[in-house]
Amino acid sequence: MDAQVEKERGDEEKEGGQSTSILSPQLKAMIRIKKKYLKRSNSVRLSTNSAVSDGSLHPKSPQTRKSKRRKSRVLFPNDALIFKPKKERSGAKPFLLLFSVIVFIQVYNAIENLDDHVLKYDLEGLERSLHREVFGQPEALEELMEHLNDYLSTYAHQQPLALSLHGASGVGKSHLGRLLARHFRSMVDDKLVVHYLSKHHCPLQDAVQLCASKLSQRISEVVARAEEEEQIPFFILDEVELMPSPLLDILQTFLQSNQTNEFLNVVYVFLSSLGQRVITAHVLQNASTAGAHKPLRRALSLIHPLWMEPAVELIPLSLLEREHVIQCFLEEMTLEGFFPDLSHVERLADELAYHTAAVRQYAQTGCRQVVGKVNLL
Ligand SMILES: Nc1ncnc2c1ncn2[C@@H]1O[C@H](COP(=O)(O)OP(=O)(O)OP(=O)(O)O)[C@@H](O)[C@H]1O
Repeated sequence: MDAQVEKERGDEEKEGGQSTSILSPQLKAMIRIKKKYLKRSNSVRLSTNSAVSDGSLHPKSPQTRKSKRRKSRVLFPNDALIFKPKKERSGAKPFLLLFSVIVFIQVYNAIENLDDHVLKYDLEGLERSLHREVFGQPEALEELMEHLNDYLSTYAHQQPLALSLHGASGVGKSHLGRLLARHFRSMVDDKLVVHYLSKHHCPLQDAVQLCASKLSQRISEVVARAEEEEQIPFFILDEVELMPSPLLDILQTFLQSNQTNEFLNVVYVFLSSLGQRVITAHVLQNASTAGAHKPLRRALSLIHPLWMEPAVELIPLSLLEREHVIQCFLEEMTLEGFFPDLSHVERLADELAYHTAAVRQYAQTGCRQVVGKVNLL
């Protein structure tokens, strides 16, 4: 150690040469300390670099320190026996998987079937044409389509569907019946769509029993045929207000849910002016048919128990406003080859009688007189 100090002193004297005498002892001490420090740090750097280059040491960055701390796994020597706990295989797992696959396929099939049925009857096409050709009845059409969509999306049913449409004269009941018959005839076998008009099919009041048994026979035959063809038959019965009680009795028996299967897969559409007073009063007060169902059912139940059957869905048709009558005139004039002059049509519409409620005008006979008036032009 002393020899080292002596050596350093010698060095200083060599370096300083003549200046030795000039430097103060404190300054000399500082120079000595600095040199010593530089020497040490050089030797540390050299040894670190050599360790890094031969792979025995990595430079310690904060990251390596961090990752080292994280790896706290216990390493066993290679020849040690480690008994890990055995993984238990559940026997229920494959069954659960199989079950899930079966459920998925079933649900997928059911959805496909629903789509198939709805496509088969082209209910979207029907809805489009009804909205295009029937004026002023958006609520009724919406209800009608909802019931048809629900019912026709499956083939197995607990009861038949009976849609009973009611409304005042000239609001489009027969018009709607014709459109429905035309649509379903183009979708299913023509013979499975029966369009029954009371005045035409049962004109004589004294032959009511005969009419009733004929109607019953016709329904049974068509239903049996539909069952063979795996299709749903449609019975559209117009002018139900003219049907004598025995015919309504027959219809009621076909609406029961305790019948054989084929009689449950049937759609009936009843069109009548029964209950029109209730609907007219409701529309004049509420400007809508919404909420008219309850008073309508009450009124109909007094006429015949048929309308108390759970299978029967009531659909009230609204009164037509003046603007809808104008649409009827324009349509009819175009059909008859007349130029649909709006001022002329307005004059024709003025000739009709109206109910007035708030700012609305409802035609008392709907579009009933339109054809007659256009024919006089
Ligand atoms: N809402 C409507 N949209 C388009 N046309 C209509 C509408 N209502 C009636 N019409 C037309 O008016 C005429 C008479 O209508 P429709 O025979 O359907 O009335 P209705 O409700 O059956 O009346 P009624 O109870 O007196 O027999 C038909 O030519 C029909 O095309």
